[in-house]
Formats: sequence, C-alpha cells, structure tokens
Amino acid sequence: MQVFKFGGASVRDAEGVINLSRIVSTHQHDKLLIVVSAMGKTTNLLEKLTQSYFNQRDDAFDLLEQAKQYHHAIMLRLFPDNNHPVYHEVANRFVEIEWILEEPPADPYDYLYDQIVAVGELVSTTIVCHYLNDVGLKSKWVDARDYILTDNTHREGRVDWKATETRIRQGLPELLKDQLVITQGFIGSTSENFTTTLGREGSDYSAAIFAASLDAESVTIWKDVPGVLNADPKWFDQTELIPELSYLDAIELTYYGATVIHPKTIKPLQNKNITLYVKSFVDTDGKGTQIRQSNESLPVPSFIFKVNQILISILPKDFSFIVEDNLSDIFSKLHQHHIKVNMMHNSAVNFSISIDDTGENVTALIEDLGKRYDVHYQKELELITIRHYNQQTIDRVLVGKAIILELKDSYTCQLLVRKLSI
Ligand SMILES: Nc1ncnc2c1ncn2[C@@H]1O[C@H](COP(=O)(O)OP(=O)(O)O)[C@@H](O)[C@H]1O
Ligand SMILES: N[C@@H](CC(=O)OP(=O)(O)O)C(=O)O
Repeated sequence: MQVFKFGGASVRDAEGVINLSRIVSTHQHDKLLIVVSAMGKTTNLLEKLTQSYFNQRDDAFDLLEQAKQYHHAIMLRLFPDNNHPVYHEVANRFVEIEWILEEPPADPYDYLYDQIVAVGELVSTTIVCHYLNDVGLKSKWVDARDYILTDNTHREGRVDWKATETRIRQGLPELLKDQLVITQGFIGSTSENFTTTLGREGSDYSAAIFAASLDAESVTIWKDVPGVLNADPKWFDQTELIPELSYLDAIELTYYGATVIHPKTIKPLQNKNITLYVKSFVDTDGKGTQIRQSNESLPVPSFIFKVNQILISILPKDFSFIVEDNLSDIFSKLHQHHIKVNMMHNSAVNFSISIDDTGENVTALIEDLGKRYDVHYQKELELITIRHYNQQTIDRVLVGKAIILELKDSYTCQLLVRKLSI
C-alpha cells in the first residue's frame, strides 16, 4: 500500500481538490491512504482566531466567519446541490468552535489552540472525501485522532508509537481493502481523547507515522515545487532539482530548516526503509525527488536560508566560566519556553545561540535568562546553512552581508549574517 500526502497549498481552492481527485484516480487500483492538511492558510487563520479568543478581543467571531466563508466558496464550486450532506457536516465542525467561543477561556492556551486549530483538517478532509465519492472514487473518511495517540503536550504532541501502531494495524488494513482512506494530517489525541496537534507543518509527519505503522511501500508528498530543490525557490533563483537524496542528507537538510519536508518525517521512514517521493501536484508527470537509503552524497551544494534570527549572548554575571551547571540551566530554560536552537557557540565566558525571533516567548526567555546572566542580543540576522559547501558557494551567499558567527564541519557550513546597509 501507499500513502499520499496533500498539503494546504494543494487544496487551497476547488481546482486543487479537483486536481487531487485526478492524481488519485490514476492510482485507484492501489491501496491508498491519503493524508490531507487544512486548506490554504486555514491553520494561520484559526491560529489568529485562537489568539483573539484567548485575549478576549472582539474579532474572534469575524475570523470564524472568514473561515466559514472561505470553505463555503470552495464547496459551492464542488457541490452544486445545496442539499448535499457535506454542507451540514462542515457546519457541524464549525459549531464546535462556536461552542468554545461562547464561553470565556477557562483552559490553557495550548490546549484551546489544539481544539480549535484541528477543525481546519477535519473540515478539509470532509470536503475532499465527499468530492472523491461524488466522482466515483470510493473513499472512507477516518478520524486520525482514533489512530495517532500522543502525550498531552499540546501543540507539540509526542507520539506514543506503540499505542499508535497497534491502533493503526488493528483498524486500517481492513478499511483499505476496497476503498481509499482519507484522513487528517497534523492531529492526534491523548489517551483521554483530547485533541492534540503535532507541531506546525506536521502533516508530513502524520503521513510518515501511518506509512511506518502500515509498512507502506512508499509515501508521496505532493507539493507546489518540482521536488526537493537545492534551495527554497522563494529565496534563491536558479535552483536545481535533486532527483535522489539519501535519508541522511534529507534529515540534515530538514533539520537545518529546509521547510519542504517536516523534519520529523524522514526517521520513521528510514527505520522501515520506506521510500519517500516529493512530487509536484502541478506537473504530475515530473520525476520529483526520491528519498531512500543510499551512500551517494548530495549531488549539488544545497542552501537553507532562515531570516528573522536573533543572536542571544549569555554571560555569567560574576564572570565565572560557562560550565555544565550553567549550560544545563540554559537548556532547561530553552525547553520551558519551547525554543529550538538553530546555531550555538560557546567560549569560556559566553554562550551564544541563534533562534527564530518569534516574539513573546523569546522576550520571556530573555527576561528569564536575565535573572541569572548578563544577556545581550542582536536582531534581524539571517542564518545561511550550506550543505556540501565550498568557498565559491560561501562567497556567493556573502555578497552584501557581514558575518557575525561562522561554524563549519566537513559537510555543513553555517553563517549567521547581517545585511550591510548600502
Ligand atoms: N529545498 C527546497 N526545495 C523545494 N522547496 C522548498 C525547499 N525549501 C523550502 N521550500 C519551500 O517549501 C514549499 C512547500 O512546502 P509547504 O508550503 O509547507 O507545502 P504544503 O503546505 O503543501 O505542505 C515550497 O513552496 C518552497 O517555497
Ligand atoms: N495545517 C497544518 C499542518 C500542515 O502540515 O500543513 P501543510 O501540509 O499545509 O504544511 C499547518 O499549516 O501547520
């Protein structure tokens, strides 16, 4: 059997859903599990709605209305009969958010976030599943929360692999025998049946969880790019397609921030030796990228750009050394504030980290660190990672930039840079 994953970009409008059905129809004789994300930018919108509700601002209902209208417009194109059951089912999903909004917030933010934001995936899969059935592709809607079990770390649920594998193996092979199975990416549930999410862009990871648990032959992630390129085309012109990639290089590229695949996706597939294809949903005949076990190294240098970096330098107040005790304290604070380090460097009296400048939680971290250390920071930096670098590639990315911090090992060069004002 195979697993397909369609992200938000692929189902951002009615044409996207029609295109999905075309792709699926060419595989209708295969056993196929289809993982779908929320449509377009729905997750961002529901995230905004959650913030608005939690802070008791008055636009939460307007944002909900926007989400409803957006999906309604898509449904009008796909389901001309306005008595079609999809309208009622989707309306019921949005009612779950309305119920939450009607009471003042009494639960922690992260918990509320998961209950609200998950509706994006529940709605998109309802629409996709009805459409596939309408065009003659027999499909069964499955609630991913019945299969993917996590701990209760809301917004970053950690998968209970044993329980998840057992549920998936018990339930899904039978359903896959004579129909397509459509389910949600990104969402799971705790053992007490509370909805959790797996972290932003986590639908790729969901696809890998289902595939690994079902010993799938392959996973195909359908994207708006021809495959994995040697840089994000949004930042770099003249990108090259990487036709084949080893699991190791794919893990490294995504770890350093190549957002084309969620970083947690590769490992479960590597463990089961399942091939991952990244293909274009626009040019479906294109070869795309094949990721599998290989000793071949990356054929071309690859670039990863991360903007909006903040470099935080942490110094003990009494000019003592940065020792294990300080380091363990700093790492535990990073963990408490849910902060991922993109680059780090230490000297005897200074520990520096580059992180995404995500606003409130970074401010809280700096305040917290300030209680025990002297803390300095520089904002608006850019982190450039080059995998399989050489001097020419370094020179190419440094035009108009000044290096703040540079780290190199035999395969990877990381440059934290500031734009030079002209
Ligand atoms: N190395 C890369 N190769 C291809 N695309 C990349 C790369 N790095 C980042 N991207 C970006 O990833 C995007 C696709 O991922 P994403 O927007 O998350 O898709 P989806 O929402 O469908 O899951 C592309 O539009 C591209 O801008
Ligand atoms: N909808 C979620 C999960 C996801 O993976 O989406 P996408 O496949 O569109 O990146 C998000 O936007 O974070």
